[in-house]
Amino acid sequence: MSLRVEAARKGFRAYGGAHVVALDGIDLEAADGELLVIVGPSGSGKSTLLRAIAGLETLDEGRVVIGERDVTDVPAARRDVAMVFQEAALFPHLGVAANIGIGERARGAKRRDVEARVREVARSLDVEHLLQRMPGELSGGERQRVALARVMIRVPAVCLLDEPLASVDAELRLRMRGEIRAVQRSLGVPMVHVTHDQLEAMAMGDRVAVMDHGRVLQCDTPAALYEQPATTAVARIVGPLPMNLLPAADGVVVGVRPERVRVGKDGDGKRTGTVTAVEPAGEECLIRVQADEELLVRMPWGEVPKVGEQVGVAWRAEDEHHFDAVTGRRR
Ligand SMILES: Nc1ncnc2c1ncn2[C@@H]1O[C@H](COP(=O)(O)OP(=O)(O)OP(=O)(O)O)[C@@H](O)[C@H]1O
Repeated sequence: MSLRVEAARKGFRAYGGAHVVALDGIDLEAADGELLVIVGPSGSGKSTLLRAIAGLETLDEGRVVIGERDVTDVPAARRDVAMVFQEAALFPHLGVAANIGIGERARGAKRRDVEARVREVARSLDVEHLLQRMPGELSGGERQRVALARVMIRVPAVCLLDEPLASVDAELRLRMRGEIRAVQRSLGVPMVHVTHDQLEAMAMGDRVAVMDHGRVLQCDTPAALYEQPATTAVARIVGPLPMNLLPAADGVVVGVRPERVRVGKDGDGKRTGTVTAVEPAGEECLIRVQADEELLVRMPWGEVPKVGEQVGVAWRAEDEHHFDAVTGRRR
């Protein structure tokens, strides 16, 4: 069943009386089996959107539609939406197996069927060896996987994840991304995953919606977001590094990705400047070059100039993005 959010608006009356617009007219759709990732800076409205889909927040305007059913006024418990939060909330007095199976048991499934299903989903999320433990005996990442297993034990109409990997270390994160993808494919339901880690968004999403200030700036495939960012804001948010944005003539801002800038000897290039910083970044190096504006460049270690050196910076014409200096929109 597909998920649609139409013209969703939500404001909050904050402490002291100020009005905060959390959702400012959101239109989004996630198809069956699609993983839609929502990415955006802190306070952009990601959690509010997820909570509105789940029914934990009422919309001021707009609709939430699951399949053909308008669920805007349906309470959370009757929406058939499964949600995993940032902090996995497990029942502390129940063992891991019981935590995973509790929903199925509550729905009246037979004990034996539930046990088999618990083992199956625990195996796919690599928590089978933890089934006899209590939640207090688990690490943060293990707790998170148990919480995922609890959601994924049945097939909900929609599955929502709110930064479920936030407290997980880098290596496990990488593995869990793959596991979430695999389980999600097998469930075949729309999944909406919120993160502020745009690399994770690009790695996991079939499509990625970039949010800022309660709006969706662009919603597209990871490749399209990288190659054709619709605005300067998207160009800064999406990609391994923020895009360099350089004011040019005729009200144009030229964008060029740090990984596409080449550095040569003085005079060799579109601009010349002085190297102001060299920062190691794993296999590669980030350098800052002060030309008319500061440029960020990612380059291999072997070719790195020294701080204070004069260099030329250049890029291919096809790696240039053009934006309107006033509206920030792609030209
Ligand atoms: N209950 C509330 N009362 C008042 N303002 C709220 C409430 N919940 C959210 N907001 C405000 O709405 C805006 C959107 O918040 P939201 O939590 O959806 O952002 P977010 O993108 O999920 O942020 P983060 O990445 O930090 O979790 C923020 O300005 C926030 O301060």
